[in-house]
Amino acid sequence: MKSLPYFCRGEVIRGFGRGSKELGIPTANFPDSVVDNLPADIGTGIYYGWACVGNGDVYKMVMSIGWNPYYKNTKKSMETHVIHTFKEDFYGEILSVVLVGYIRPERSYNSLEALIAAINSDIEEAKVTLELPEHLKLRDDNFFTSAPSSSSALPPNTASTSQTIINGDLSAPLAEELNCFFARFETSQQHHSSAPVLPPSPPGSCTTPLTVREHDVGRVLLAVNPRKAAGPRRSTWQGAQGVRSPARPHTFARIFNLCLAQAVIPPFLKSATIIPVLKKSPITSLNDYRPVALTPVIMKCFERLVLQHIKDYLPPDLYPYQFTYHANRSTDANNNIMLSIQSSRTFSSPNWSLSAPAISHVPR
Ligand SMILES: Cc1cc2nc3c(=O)[nH]c(=O)nc-3n(C[C@H](O)[C@H](O)[C@H](O)COP(=O)(O)O)c2cc1C
Ligand SMILES: Nc1ncnc2c1ncn2[C@@H]1O[C@H](COP(=O)(O)OP(=O)(O)O)[C@@H](O)[C@H]1O
Repeated sequence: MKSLPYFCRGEVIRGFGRGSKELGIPTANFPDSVVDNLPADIGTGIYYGWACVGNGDVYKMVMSIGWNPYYKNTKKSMETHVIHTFKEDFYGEILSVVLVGYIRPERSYNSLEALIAAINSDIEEAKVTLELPEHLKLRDDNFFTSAPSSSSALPPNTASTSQTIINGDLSAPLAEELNCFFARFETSQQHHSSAPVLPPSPPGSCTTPLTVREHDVGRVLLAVNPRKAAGPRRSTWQGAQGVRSPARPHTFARIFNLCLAQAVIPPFLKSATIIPVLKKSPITSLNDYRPVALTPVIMKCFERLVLQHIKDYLPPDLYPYQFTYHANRSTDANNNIMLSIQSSRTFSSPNWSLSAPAISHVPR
């Protein structure tokens, strides 16, 4: 979708009143003029992004664009659920949004409960995905700081369109400018990409772009021992444990593939909880503790998937004393080898190969 991220704003109008009452998920509706202005490549479906009411704070949001097949609407709508609890309704206010990414197509569900579950899963996906650094940048975009607070601040003929005003200059359509700015690399991506240029891979190395499959993500999620200490983001992990819900592996596969495609790991996946584990007692100083970093379980699952990929590409004749990526190599085995090498050197052998018998028991 070359028009993403897509910036637009308009007055919040009334819909059918089902969002709050039937679904428990209020959705602010845009007027036709905003809906009709959507670029052709932003099709119907569910999107995530950022939203701001008037000139308030910017929050994560999910948006449904289309005909709500469950309700068989006859008119296309753009409905935004802002992921925040507001004290009161904001009909008549200006809602500014940036659509950042696409989640899924609209579907007609068999029950209201299934529709609600799908929307809640979209919300969870948006919450996590929007933490990616390049998405966080859009939250801080000038577009939001220049938001008019009410429809009366917009000229009469643009009150409900994606037009906007910068410093009173009505001819400056900031939203459009931003849309063009972010779409500027779309036509010739390979020559003008903003991504860093990587050196060519050495001959014989793996050049297949790494992606993870939903099925494998599901398998790894299921394999995690829930009794093992979890690092930060325990709640994300507990959410992921509902893997019986088919949306979970799908959601995490999407997030992992996004990270791999962009070579970015969002900071929230890299944070760790440091636990001091006693090395020896009695405790005389802090040095008697070993700091153990517990990374988020979701990150461990991701690492496991990438590790499997790396292993698939290792040559069969990998140097036997290389420990990383070798099965059955523990820290103890590593220490034994180091000690063996050290002792054979102490007995003044300049030849490292002499230490080989001492380490021949290391499993391959
Ligand atoms: C994230 C999200 C996902 C949605 N997915 C669907 C969907 O798959 N099928 C559907 O019929 N409606 C979907 N909707 C639209 C809701 O049915 C709609 O917001 C609800 O009918 C409230 O409409 P109202 O604001 O006009 O009262 C979705 C809405 C949101 C916010
Ligand atoms: N978090 C929120 N996201 C979207 N709208 C909200 C939110 N909290 C309150 N609202 C209010 O609820 C309205 C949407 O409620 P809803 O029941 O879907 O009615 P409607 O069909 O009129 O849009 C919005 O127009 C807004 O004024």
